[in-house]
Amino acid sequence: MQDAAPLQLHTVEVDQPLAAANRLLAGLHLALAAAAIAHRARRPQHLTLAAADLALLFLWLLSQAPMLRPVSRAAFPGRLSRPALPAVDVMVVTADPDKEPAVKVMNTVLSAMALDYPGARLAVYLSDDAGSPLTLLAARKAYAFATAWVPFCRKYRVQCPCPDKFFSGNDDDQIGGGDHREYDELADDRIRVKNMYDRFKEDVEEAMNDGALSQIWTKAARQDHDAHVEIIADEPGGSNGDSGGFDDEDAMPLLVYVSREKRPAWPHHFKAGALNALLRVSSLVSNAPYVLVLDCDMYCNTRSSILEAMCFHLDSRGRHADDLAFVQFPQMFHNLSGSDIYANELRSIFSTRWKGLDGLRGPILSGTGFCVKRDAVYGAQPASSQDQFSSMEVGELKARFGHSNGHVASLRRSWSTIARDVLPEDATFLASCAYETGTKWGEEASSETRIHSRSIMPLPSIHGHVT
Ligand SMILES: O=c1ccn([C@@H]2O[C@H](COP(=O)(O)OP(=O)(O)O[C@H]3O[C@H](CO)[C@@H](O)[C@H](O)[C@H]3O)[C@@H](O)[C@H]2O)c(=O)[nH]1
Ligand SMILES: [Mn+2]
Repeated sequence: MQDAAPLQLHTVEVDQPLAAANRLLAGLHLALAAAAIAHRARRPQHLTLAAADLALLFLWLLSQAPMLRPVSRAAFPGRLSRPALPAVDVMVVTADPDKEPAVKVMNTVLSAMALDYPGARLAVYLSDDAGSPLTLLAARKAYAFATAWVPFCRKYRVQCPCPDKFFSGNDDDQIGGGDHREYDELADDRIRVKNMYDRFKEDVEEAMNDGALSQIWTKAARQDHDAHVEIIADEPGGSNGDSGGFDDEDAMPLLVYVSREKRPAWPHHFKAGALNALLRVSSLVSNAPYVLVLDCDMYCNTRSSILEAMCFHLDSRGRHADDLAFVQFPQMFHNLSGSDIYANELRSIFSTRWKGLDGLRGPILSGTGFCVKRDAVYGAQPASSQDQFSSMEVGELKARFGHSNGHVASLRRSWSTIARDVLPEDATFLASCAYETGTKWGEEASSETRIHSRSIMPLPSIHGHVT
């Protein structure tokens, strides 16, 4: 018997009225500008002005492509086969606990841990460029709270996985498709988990004001510290939850704290450097084929974010299947001034231009809120993925990716192996300043690499900024 055709996981439609309006406006602009230039060109004393107008018209023409074919997309996460979902590593980067308060950063971490995804296939990595003991402490406390928050979100199908947002909102808007008979139980559970969240917040805020912590962690130490990698567990030295096998839906997602080595004499390449270190460290631990990147002040505002991204990555129909490198979520911002006179909301980017680019070859990587194929970041050609590295000599792989045997093995092994609770020896070596020296990191493999594949932008408002 023939297999049934794969289900359609997403649709894409050209926004015809918007496209027609944009084209009409572009035609009008072009006609008027051409008339003005022709008028000036007829007068010798206006020739310089005509040349200037021509240059401006050329620049305007270059900016028109994203206006001509805006598209809208819809994803159908309910059609995904959950047992077949690939592993995903979420990477959250933070750099300064004074400017990026630990409670907010942990809300981002918690929102990622509570995403609707099989727990055993989800790992969250927190990069702390300041190497702050406060952030590490907050991460441990966040993990302890997550052991209540994550099951709560799963049980009641909470829509927004960010606890701060959830507890400040209205339950009716926040609980998705739940059984109303559960409401009494929900009310009790909500109070219990809310109390835990309040305690967690108080503890972290108390630590933020703790003079002893700021004494051991000076300004100089932020730029000059060893690498520290820690798999956060329930209790010091304990194992990180009982995953009970690769396919376990109910396992706790992994939480890994990474503070890469910093030395004043070594350029650290800011966020890109932090992401490169996370890519390497995560390759030893969970090595997921897909990576979701979040700035520390962003949270996922719906639990289905990764599932929605997977509707594009895994759709085997059409041309997306192999050559799609990343899915870029639009951003939404909170706490803006009423009139937003400085356009911080970036509406022209996320609501207009990225939609138009999506109708061409895809939007530009926006630095955060994107779900990318790990292979694409490593510089593998589309569709070749694992085979490409398996057939390469070890020496060649080391010249390109550095001298960690564990990392080189991760490039060649099947994606399905997850060593969840043991920190491999190489981890701190991979997070050291000198690791990239003499390798192709930053050229052919890195978060700064140009990715030679398509991208798409799915639904509006998947992620929000908390500022
Ligand atoms: O040395 C550094 C510097 C920054 N960061 C982190 O990188 C993120 C972005 O840095 P930030 O200073 O907040 O940059 P913004 O100007 O706010 O962010 C804009 O520029 C970034 C470019 O990387 C994009 O990711 C964002 O989407 C875009 O809003 C934050 O989580 C930082 O904690 C590090 O991890 N290490
Ligand atoms: Mn920012």
